[in-house]
Amino acid sequence: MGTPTGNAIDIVSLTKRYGRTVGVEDLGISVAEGEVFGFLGPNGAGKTTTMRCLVGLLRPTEGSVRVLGRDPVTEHLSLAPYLGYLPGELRLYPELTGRETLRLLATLQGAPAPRQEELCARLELTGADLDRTVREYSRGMKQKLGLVQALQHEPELVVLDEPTEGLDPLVQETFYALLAELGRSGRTVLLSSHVLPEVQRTCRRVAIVRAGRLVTTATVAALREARARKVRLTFADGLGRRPLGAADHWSPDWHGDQAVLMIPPDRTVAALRELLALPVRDVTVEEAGLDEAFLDLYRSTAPAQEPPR
Ligand SMILES: Nc1ncnc2c1ncn2[C@@H]1O[C@H](COP(=O)(O)OP(=O)(O)OP(=O)(O)O)[C@@H](O)[C@H]1O
Repeated sequence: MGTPTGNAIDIVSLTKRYGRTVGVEDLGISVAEGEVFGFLGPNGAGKTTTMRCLVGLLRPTEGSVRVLGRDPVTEHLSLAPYLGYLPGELRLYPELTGRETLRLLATLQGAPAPRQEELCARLELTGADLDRTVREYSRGMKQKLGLVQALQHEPELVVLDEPTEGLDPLVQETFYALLAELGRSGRTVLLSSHVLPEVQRTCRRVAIVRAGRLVTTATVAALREARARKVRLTFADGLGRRPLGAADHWSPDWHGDQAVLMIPPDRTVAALRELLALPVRDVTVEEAGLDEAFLDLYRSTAPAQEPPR
């Protein structure tokens, strides 16, 4: 379904308030068709609120949301066949069997469910499981059912709110494979998560929100590159802690003859030039991990600038 902007999602100045509580404020995010896009932020940041606006379950207080070129609230029915949604808290009818649940949700999606059987098999929901009532399901089984319904009708856009919650590691691997296939087949995916390696592995670009506001939108690679370098120097003269000249500005952490410094990327080369004039026996330079990058963004109080791409 080609859209005029080429974007599957266009969120412009979105504000959603719940009475006096702010869910999100002045949020702007665009996701291109065919992107697998990560949505990150601490608890209460506004991820679920945004996703519920995208699937038409919440009406924006201000601003606009377009999904596959349509308004998800007023064009909900015509959008349903093209949209897959896994809510963070899946509410199912406990008295229905798994099979009846999938059938009901396919009816609401207004589309055939050509992938239902294959997805159940891959996520290890057996025929016997599908004949049991949802009341008897474990948390992981409910989550698998949620994933099957979100993907069973081959939607153009899939919105997944913390999709791996409750899944065991083997099923998580199957989920990652499914996600990679969706990306290769040109589908668009918006995925919220607290699991940073999950995002690093599956998404090229991410948006980070905090307290209802956008902190940054960036590629995973740029977030990493913008982070400090971890420089580890080993001296061999048994002197231990010593002055490091200008590099003392980076507050070295000393362990015997070893100093560890976190240096911003644009200062690393100059700092190394000076440091390597000292009697250094060994040096290693590492990129700070993505998890360190995210923790930093989570913690900092001022909204960060978009790092260079
Ligand atoms: N139905 C509601 N009524 C009132 N306030 C709400 C409601 N839903 C969410 N909020 C508030 O909106 C803010 C954003 O919540 P939201 O659930 O969107 O965050 P989130 O990023 O999905 O968090 P989490 O990672 O914990 O799931 C929070 O302050 C929350 O308390």
